[in-house]
Amino acid sequence: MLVAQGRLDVEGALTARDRVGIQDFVLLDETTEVAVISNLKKRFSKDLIYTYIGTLIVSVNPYKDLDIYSKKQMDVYMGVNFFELPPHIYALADNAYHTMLTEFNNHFILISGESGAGKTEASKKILQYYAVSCPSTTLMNTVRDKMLMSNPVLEAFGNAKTLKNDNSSRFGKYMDIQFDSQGDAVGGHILNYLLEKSRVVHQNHGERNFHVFYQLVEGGSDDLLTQLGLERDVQHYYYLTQGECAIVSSINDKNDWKSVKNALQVIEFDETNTNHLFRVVASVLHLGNVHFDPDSKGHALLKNNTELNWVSDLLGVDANSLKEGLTFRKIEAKTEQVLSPFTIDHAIYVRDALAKAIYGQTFTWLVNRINESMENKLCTKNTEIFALFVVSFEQFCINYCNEKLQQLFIQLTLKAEQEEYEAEGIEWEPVQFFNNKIICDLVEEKHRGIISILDEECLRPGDATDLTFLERLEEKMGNHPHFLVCQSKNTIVRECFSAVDTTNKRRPETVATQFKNSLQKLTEMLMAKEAWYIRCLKSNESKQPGQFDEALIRHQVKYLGLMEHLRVRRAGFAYRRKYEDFLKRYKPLCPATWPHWRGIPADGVELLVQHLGYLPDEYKMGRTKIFIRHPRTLYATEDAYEKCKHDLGDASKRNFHFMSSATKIETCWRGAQARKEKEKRAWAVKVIKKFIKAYINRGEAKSTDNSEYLAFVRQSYLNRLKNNLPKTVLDKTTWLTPPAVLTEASEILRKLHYRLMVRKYVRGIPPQKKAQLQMKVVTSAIFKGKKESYPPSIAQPFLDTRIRISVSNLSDGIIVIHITCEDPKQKGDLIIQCDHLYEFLTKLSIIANKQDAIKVVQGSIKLEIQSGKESAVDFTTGQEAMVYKAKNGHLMVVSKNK
Ligand SMILES: Nc1ncnc2c1ncn2[C@@H]1O[C@H](COP(=O)(O)OP(=O)(O)OP(=O)(O)O)[C@@H](O)[C@H]1O
Repeated sequence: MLVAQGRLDVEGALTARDRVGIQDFVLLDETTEVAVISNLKKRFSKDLIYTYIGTLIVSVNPYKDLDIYSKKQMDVYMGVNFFELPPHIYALADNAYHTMLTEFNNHFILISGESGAGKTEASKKILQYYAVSCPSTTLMNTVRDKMLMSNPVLEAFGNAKTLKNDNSSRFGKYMDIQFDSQGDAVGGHILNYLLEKSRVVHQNHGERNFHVFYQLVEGGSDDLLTQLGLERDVQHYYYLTQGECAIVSSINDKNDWKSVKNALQVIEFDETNTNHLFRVVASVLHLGNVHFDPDSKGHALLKNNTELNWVSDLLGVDANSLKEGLTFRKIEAKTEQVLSPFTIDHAIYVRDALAKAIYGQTFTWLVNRINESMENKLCTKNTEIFALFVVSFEQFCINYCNEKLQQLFIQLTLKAEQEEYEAEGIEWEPVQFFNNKIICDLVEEKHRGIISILDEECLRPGDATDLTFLERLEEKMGNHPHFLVCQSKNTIVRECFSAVDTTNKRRPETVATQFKNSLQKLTEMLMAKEAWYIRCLKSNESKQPGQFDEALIRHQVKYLGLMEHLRVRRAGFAYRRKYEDFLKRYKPLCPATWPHWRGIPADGVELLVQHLGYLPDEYKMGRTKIFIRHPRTLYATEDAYEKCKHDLGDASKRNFHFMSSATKIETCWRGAQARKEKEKRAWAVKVIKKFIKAYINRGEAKSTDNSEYLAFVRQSYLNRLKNNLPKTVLDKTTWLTPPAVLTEASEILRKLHYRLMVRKYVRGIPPQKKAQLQMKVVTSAIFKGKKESYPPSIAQPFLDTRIRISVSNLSDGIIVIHITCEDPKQKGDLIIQCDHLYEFLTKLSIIANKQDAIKVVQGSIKLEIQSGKESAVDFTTGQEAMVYKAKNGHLMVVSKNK
C-alpha cells in the first residue's frame, strides 16, 4: 500500500524497482512499448495505479476502491516535493497548487483518456484534495461545496450509461477554481462543451439516455409524477427504451434522484426553478411519445393529442402552434406564406430536433446557474486561477481533440525542457518526435472532410441529402413564428430561447465549427497556463478489478501518445538533480566527499562523478543541477550506494566504539550547525523586517529606520544609472527617473554628465573644425540678428582660400585683396592704395590672427578682375611714383627710386 511505503524519494524508489516496477517511466532503461506496459502491469498487480512520466501521471483504472484517498493519505502529500513520495494524484494536485502560489501564475490540469478510464473520478479526487488541503474560510467552503455538490446535478443531466461506462460523461467539461493570493478559493466556474444531444432521442443497444430521465421516473414522488403527467414506468417512454436496458442493476436511479434533489438545494435552486426544470425533463419524455400516422397523401398527422397537450402544458406554449410546427413547414413566398405539410420522416425529425434543442439549452442554462452560484462574490481581486480540465466523452476525445491536445502537450513539454536547459546553461539538443501538427492542420483546413464527421447531426442515419434538408430546416425554423418556444410560460424554456435571434436568417454555425472554435479558444487559453497532465487508462473492458488487458492497454498507450511523451521527457537527459541533493545521497561513494564536503556542491559532485568513472558524454553540469543522460548510469550509482551502505554497516559493527564517539562528535557538530543556521535565520528575519519598515518610510527624511534602505536605493539607482547613461550630447531624453531621495542629486549628476559629454565632444573636434567654429562664433557676435542673410550662411563653411592679401616688395603702398567669388558678374579682386600699409596690414592680421595671409611678391601680382578673367599688377621703380594702365592691359605701379 502506498501509505505503508512512507516517505520515499525518487532515488529511494530505485531500490524498490524490481519489486514494484519503476515509479517514473523516465527512469526506465529501455523505452520500448513492451517495457512500458510490463512496468504498468507489475505496478497494477500491486495496486499501484499511478506512475509518472516526469511530472505527468499515468493512472490505470483499478475498478475497485483502494485505500489511498483517505484524509491521512492527503496529509502525507501536503506540501511535499513531487518526487519525495510515491506517485499519486495528490502529489500533482499539491504541486500545482503550491507552484501557483509561489510563482503567481495560472495552471491547468489536463485529464484525458477514453470513456471509463477514470477521468471524472480523477477530477473528483483532485477537488476533494483541495477541499481538505486548502486553507479554510467560510467563503471557500461554500465554493468548494458547490463545486463538489453540483456534480450529482451535472452528472444526472450530462452523464449516461454507455457500453464502456455506466456513468459516462457525455459532454466535455472544463472547471476552474479561482484562488486569491493567500491560496483561498474565492470562486469557481464550469464550462461545458458539446453535450451529446443526439442521445436525448436515440440510444444504441446497451446504452441509456441521460440519467435524469430515469431518476425522475423512478425516484420522483407520486404527486410530482401526477403533476407532470408521467407514469412510473421507464418502459413506457420511447426516448428511454431504444437501448433496451432502461433498468440496470449497477445503477440505483431512485437513490441517485435523492442526491440530485439535495444538490439542487446546495446550488441554490428554489422551488419554482426546480419545478420548471422537472417540467422540461418531463416535456421531453412526452415529446418522445408524440407519434404520427400518414394521411391519404402520406403527410404526417398526429396520432392523438394527449402527449402534445402535456408538452404544451409543461412548457407553457400554445398547443395548436406546437402541433402546426410539428407537422407543417412554413414557406415564405414573395407575397404570402404557404404551409407545406411534412412527411412522417420529416415530422419525426422536427420532433426530435425540438427535444434535443430543449434539452440542450436547458443543460447550458443549468451550467450557467451553477456558475452563478459559484461566482467570485468577493470584490477583492482574485489573483490566480487554477484550472481543472476534463476532456470527456469519447467522441470529443478521439481524433481531432486528442491530436490537438497532444500537439499542445508536446509544445509545452518541449518548451519547459528547453527553458530548464537554458536556465541551467546546458546546450539544447534537438529532439526527434512526431509532430502531429500536420494532422491538426488537415482536420482544421478541410472543413468538409474530417471535421464534419464530428457534426453530431451528420451522424444520424440517412443519406447526404439529410444534411441539406437540416440546414434548410434550420433556416426556415428560424422565422417560423409558431415554433418559437420563446413565448413559453416555463421560465427556463423562455430564458433559454429568448436569447435566440429569431430574425437572423444566417445559417447557424454547424456543430463541427462550434467544436473547432471552442477547441481553438481552449488551446489558446491553455497555452497561457502552466500544464499538468493526467493520462487515464482503462485496465479492461469488463470493468473488473484485478484484470489487466494488455492489448487494451497497448492500444491506449498508443492512442494517448504515451511513448511520445516519454521520448520528449527523455530527450537529452533522463535524470536531473540539484547538486546539494545529489551530493547528500551519494557522498559516501567518494573519499573526497565523505563524510563532509565543505566546498561548493557542484565541485563536490564533479569530484564524485569522476571518482565513479562517469564518461564525459554521460552527464552535464548545469548551473544548479547535474544532468544524467541514461538511467543505467544512475542505477549503477544507486547499486554502488546500496553496497556502500551495507559495507558501512559492517564496518560500524566492528568499530562500534570508534563510531559511537564519531557519532557523538557528529551530533555535537550537527547541533552547532543547527544553532548557526537558527542564528542565520533570525538575522535574516531581522534584516527583512528592517527592510520592509524602511521601505514603508522611504519617502521620509533620513532616519535610523530608513538610512540603510536609502543607501541601498541610492546604490542601486547609481548602479542602474551607470549602465543607462545618455550616449550623445544631443540625447536629452535618456535619464533614469530618480527615487524621491535622489531627485536633487540626480539633477546635479545629469548636468555634470552633460558638461562632461560636451567637454569630450569639444576635445574631439579637429583643429581646423575648431577654428571654423571659433570664426563662426565671432561671425555670430557681429551679425546674428542684425543681417537678414545671416541664418542661411551658418551652415556654409568658411574657406581659407577665399581671402588672400598680396603686396609688392616695393614702397608703392598698394594692397591687393583677392576675393574668390562664384558669380561671374561680380567684381573681382580689390586694389587699394594706403599710406599706412604696415600699420593697416599688421592690425588686420592681428585681428584675423593670420600672419601668413599676407603675401609679399616681387614683380607682379596676379589679379582676377572678374570671375575667370585674369590680369596683373606689375611693380617697378622709377624717377616718379605713378600708376597707369600699361599697353598689355596690366596695371603698372611705379615707385620712386630711393
Ligand atoms: N481511481 C479509481 N478508483 C476506483 N475506481 C475507479 C477509479 N477511477 C475510475 N474508477 C471506476 O471506473 C468508473 C469509470 O470512471 P469515470 O466515470 O471516471 O470514467 P471517465 O473517464 O470519466 O469516463 P467518461 O469519459 O465516459 O465520462 C467509475 O465509475 C469507477 O467505478
